[in-house]
Amino acid sequence: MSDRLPHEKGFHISWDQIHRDSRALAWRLDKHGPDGGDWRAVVAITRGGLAPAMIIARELDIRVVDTISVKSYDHQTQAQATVLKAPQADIMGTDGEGVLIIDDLVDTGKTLELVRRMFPKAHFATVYAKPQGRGMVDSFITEVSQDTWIFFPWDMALQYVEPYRGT
Ligand SMILES: O=P(O)(O)OC[C@H]1O[C@H](OP(=O)(O)OP(=O)(O)O)[C@H](O)[C@@H]1O
Ligand code: HPA
Ligand SMILES: [Mg+2]
Repeated sequence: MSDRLPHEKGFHISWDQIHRDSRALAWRLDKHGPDGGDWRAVVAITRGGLAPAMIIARELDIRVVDTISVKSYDHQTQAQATVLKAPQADIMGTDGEGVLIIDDLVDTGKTLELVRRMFPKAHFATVYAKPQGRGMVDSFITEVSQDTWIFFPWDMALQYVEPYRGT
């Protein structure tokens, strides 16, 4: 039990770091499609999955890229996960087999649970994972503790900080 606010245990990720971690995820997924072959398509779970999905599609030379829009948080408050936009049916096939579905992170696993129900044979990959949602993801790069809030570079800006020995 902690009286810390979520942002007080923060894992701050730079553009460089997410680029490296997304590349590492791509290399791990290479030639792991059906029968050890290539993936047919990349689907990003927007909005957070867009940047990692772009990097992965580039690394693996996948040109078929689509999105699924799932909204589950208002800032740091979790709400019911809902699908606002589905990917193209001809890309997904009946069950998503051969498709890589990418998100920036899995936290409680609610978002992936919803998308998995729609496409049970797709491969689900995130760059970061928290323990509660780890069972929902097939591949990930870095695990952080459940009480850590991950701050992504698209939500941050460079700013002045007071020196350690303040005035
Ligand atoms: O495992 P869960 O507990 O479901 O949480 C993970 C999801 O929450 C965040 O998305 P969010 O719904 O905040 O939307 P965004 O990607 O547009 O920021 C994050 O990008 C994941 O998609
Ligand atoms: O730790 C997090 N960081 C950013 N967005 C999130 N959405 C769920 N958990 C997180
Ligand atoms: Mg998201």
